[in-house]
Amino acid sequence: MSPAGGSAAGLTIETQGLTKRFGHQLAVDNVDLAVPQGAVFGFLGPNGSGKTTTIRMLLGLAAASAGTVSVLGMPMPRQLQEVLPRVGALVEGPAFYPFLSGTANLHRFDAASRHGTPGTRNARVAAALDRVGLSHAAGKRVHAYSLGMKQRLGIANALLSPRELLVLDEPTNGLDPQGTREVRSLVRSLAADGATVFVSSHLLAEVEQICTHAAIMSAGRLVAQGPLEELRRGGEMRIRLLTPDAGTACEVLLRLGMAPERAGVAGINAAGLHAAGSPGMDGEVVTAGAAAVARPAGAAEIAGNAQRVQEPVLPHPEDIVAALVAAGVRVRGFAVERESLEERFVALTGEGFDVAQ
Ligand SMILES: Nc1ncnc2c1ncn2[C@@H]1O[C@H](COP(=O)(O)OP(=O)(O)OP(=O)(O)O)[C@@H](O)[C@H]1O
Repeated sequence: MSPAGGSAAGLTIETQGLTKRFGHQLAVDNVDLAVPQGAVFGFLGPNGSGKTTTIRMLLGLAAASAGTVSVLGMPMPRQLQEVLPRVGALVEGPAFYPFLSGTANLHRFDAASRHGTPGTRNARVAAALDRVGLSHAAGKRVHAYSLGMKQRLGIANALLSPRELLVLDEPTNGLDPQGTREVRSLVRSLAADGATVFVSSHLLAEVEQICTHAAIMSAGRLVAQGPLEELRRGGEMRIRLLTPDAGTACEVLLRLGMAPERAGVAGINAAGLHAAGSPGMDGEVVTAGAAAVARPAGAAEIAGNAQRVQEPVLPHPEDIVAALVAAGVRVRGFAVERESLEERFVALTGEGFDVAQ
């Protein structure tokens, strides 16, 4: 039997070959998403990479050109009527009436929903406002709300009835640092209540702060997905070497099966490697990544066309240094580094991420 609210595989959202074309443009290209039940799933990608279009297809707001969508174990949009009452969504922000209070706005939304029982509306609206920390401003007109408060009111609207899945499209977009903090902490607490949260963002730092899992979109394609820890571990290991014998060093590193690159002249001071200028300590910086091989089957979270998480294989650092010294390379500085999540994402998407907090 399937677990409540998910597929047999414990997935709250599952897509296969999901594709959306606008004319000749492939906005979403053969995407296989796998969102585990209970995850806070960050849907990460630069602007225009296809996040909103994917979300619209998940919610039945746009028709797919090809592929399948399953939400809470049910096919979408075929079972839209059963699925939507169990899903709270914040997509493109609901339009509030500015001269009505927060309470009055939620009353209108609740009344418009076919699923809200009128007799319990007052209690439902009050509970939703309380849940997002807006009880104190419940009677205030929305035009006097800050952006963060409006965003929280949008989330309250998504919470008018108990939800198993929350889908939030860029919930902190346009918010000031205080509003951003408020919304992030709200997202965390919603997940702590047991809902699966699917949240899109173009901010890597945001996803790192609130998410347990992430998927990365680039130009309509899903380029990686999995638990954040696995995505982090997938970062390539590399060494950084300072030596005046860069040519010989590169030959040695190549013989060890590594891929050396000469990264310029540098020196060492108290702060570590930096611009050249310390007599006797200058040299050239050589970096070298390890040859990457696929993990053993089952060890990594793999889904469909997502790029396989790579397990880097680096020779032992002491063996690298020994080989260098044996070949007469003067080793003036040596470090082992792991590619950061940000570098990895940039490598996967070919684009920089906005790293603002
Ligand atoms: N209705 C539409 N008609 C034509 N093209 C569209 C339409 N909606 C989206 N697109 C295009 O599809 C691509 C993906 O857009 P989408 O809004 O899904 O990206 P996104 O990752 O959500 O970006 P953003 O963070 O800027 O919203 C873009 O090139 C966009 O211009």
